[in-house]
Amino acid sequence: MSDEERLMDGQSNDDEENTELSLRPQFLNQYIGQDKVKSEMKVYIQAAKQRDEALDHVLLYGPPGLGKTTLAFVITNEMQVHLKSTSGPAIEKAGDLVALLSELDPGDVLFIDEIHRLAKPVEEVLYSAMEDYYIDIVVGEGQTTHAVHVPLPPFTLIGATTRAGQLSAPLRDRFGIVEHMQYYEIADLEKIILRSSEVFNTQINEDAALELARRSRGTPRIANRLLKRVRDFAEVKGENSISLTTTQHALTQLEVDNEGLDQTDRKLLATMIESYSGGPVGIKTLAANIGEDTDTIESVYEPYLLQKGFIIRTPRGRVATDKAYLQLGLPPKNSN
Ligand SMILES: Nc1ncnc2c1ncn2[C@@H]1O[C@H](COP(=O)(O)OP(=O)(O)OP(=O)(O)O)[C@@H](O)[C@H]1O
Ligand SMILES: [Mg+2]
Repeated sequence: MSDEERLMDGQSNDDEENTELSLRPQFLNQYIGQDKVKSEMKVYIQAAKQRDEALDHVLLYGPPGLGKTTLAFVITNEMQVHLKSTSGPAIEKAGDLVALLSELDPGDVLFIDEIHRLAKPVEEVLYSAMEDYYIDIVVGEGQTTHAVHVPLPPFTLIGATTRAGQLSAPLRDRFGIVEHMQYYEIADLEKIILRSSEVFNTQINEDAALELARRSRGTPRIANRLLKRVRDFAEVKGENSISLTTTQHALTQLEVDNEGLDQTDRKLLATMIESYSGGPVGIKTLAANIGEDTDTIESVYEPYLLQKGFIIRTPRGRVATDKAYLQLGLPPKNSN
């Protein structure tokens, strides 16, 4: 995968982890956008605090880079508890889960990122832990095998996933609170960009911030990433404050178009149009054609193209809309 592709895929890279710490809002009132999620969480948090109970388990799902991890930390701060963080693939066996859970104080949060990737035996142990705060595990081998009943402190599981559809029904049903993270409004992205530029100690003109917001694919992580690249261009030019012209120039260099589509988005649309006359075409066929895996297309690329109306889903596959033809500078064929 080239750098340009990675620039827009919303997934984080190691390089970003450090700056993300300072960019991350700490409390709900600093968390920009996602108004529905925020106002619901505010109520649940306040109610749990008033009852002096652990917050119900929370499932956060949506495309990468929309602030799921950030929100898990914000919820923890608002509840005034501690957070222990892990990920689905990191928990190899039931014993690992027991170790994690037994370190928690009452009310603490266990955050499991990529929760759709939990091993089945681990997931099954999680059921009783979530529902009744205990775990039964089998220890020893052969003759000495015996079951141990481990009571747990009341805790909150926060699970995050880009693939809610891959969660089993029994696991999904054990989350009392399920929140779907949405792509951000341009105005919210603009606020995020202005806030981040303060953190970076950089000035950006208002029209430049708006342009960046428009082209950030509705995703804060991408907004922050593009801001850093645009800042490089501005610094090399010797600008005190990032200008609109520099922003446009930088984004053109980075092959991010006026709708925030990147090379992969455009390749996907072009393949649908040029090789399958606009569709319908199946997701697997598309994936094979552009050399991406089906999962990435479904969780990273497609949601944005659907939301922006470049493609639609039909029972027979994906279809490119007139808007897609126009975006690629082609005469529209459909009448949809
Ligand atoms: N509401 C927000 N306000 C300000 N900044 C935000 C907001 N949401 C996310 N960010 C910023 O966007 C970046 C990505 O957020 P985060 O890591 O929480 O996304 P994520 O949904 O967990 O992504 P992934 O699915 O890849 O784990 C962070 O740098 C964070 O500071
Ligand atoms: Mg995350």
